[in-house]
Amino acid sequence: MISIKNVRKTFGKLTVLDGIDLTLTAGRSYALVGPNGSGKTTLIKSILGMVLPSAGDIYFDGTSIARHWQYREKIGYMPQIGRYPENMTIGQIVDMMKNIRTGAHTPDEELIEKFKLAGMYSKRMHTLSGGTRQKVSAALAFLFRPPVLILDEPTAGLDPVSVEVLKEKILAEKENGKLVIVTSHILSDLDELTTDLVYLFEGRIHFNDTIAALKADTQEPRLGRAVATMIRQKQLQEPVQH
Ligand SMILES: Nc1ncnc2c1ncn2[C@@H]1O[C@H](COP(=O)(O)OP(=O)(O)OP(=O)(O)O)[C@@H](O)[C@H]1O
Repeated sequence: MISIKNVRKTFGKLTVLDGIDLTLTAGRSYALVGPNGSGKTTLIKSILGMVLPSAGDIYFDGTSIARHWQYREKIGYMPQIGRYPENMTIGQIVDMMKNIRTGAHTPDEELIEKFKLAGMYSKRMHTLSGGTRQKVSAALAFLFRPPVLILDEPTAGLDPVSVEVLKEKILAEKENGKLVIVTSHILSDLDELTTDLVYLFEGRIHFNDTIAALKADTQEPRLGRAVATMIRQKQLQEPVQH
């Protein structure tokens, strides 16, 4: 469904993505993991067309995404930090999105209901707590029933009940056959949500296989420990600062 071919991205002298080859398939859910600054968000933004690769190509359903923007309608994106017109209210933003996206599907308002956002429709974005802003981002990502969900640190800043609500929603959509890509530093969450692990380190992919295979290889039943063992085996630790 999404095919990434030899993608490089440099910002000035800094190489952030260094020859990424990756195929992401519908019906699977991918944990995108790596240390801070390893290029996860840059890779996600490249898939979304928000960052232009310095070299390489990205294909969505077989068509290069360069200069073809239609594919974006098929992706629900929950950013790490949602940026919105700050003077608009939650209700205005939801309505604006519904007006822009007059697609065939009736909106999926499950998260709006479960996060009780309708009761806060008159609140302006700049007045919201970080967690409520995250809930708005999550609700918008799922609103148009997209076949692809890209979720950048989706549970960060959410209260424990809301974390469970969102995880249940992600799992339900995965069961519906959607392609889900999730970045998180909370590996126990990813253990529940994802089938595959892509491990980025210094802009390169160092592991790309099923989580079941990783657990079998490392003989660790928990994803956190399995990843730690894999990092040790591949010697991917950051150099110790003295
Ligand atoms: N627009 C930009 N201009 C310059 N450098 C950038 C830009 N965007 C990202 N970078 C740099 O690229 C590197 C990778 O950043 P990125 O946000 O992709 O990492 P990440 O793996 O998502 O990190 P984290 O786990 O902290 O979210 C970092 O060194 C970052 O400073």
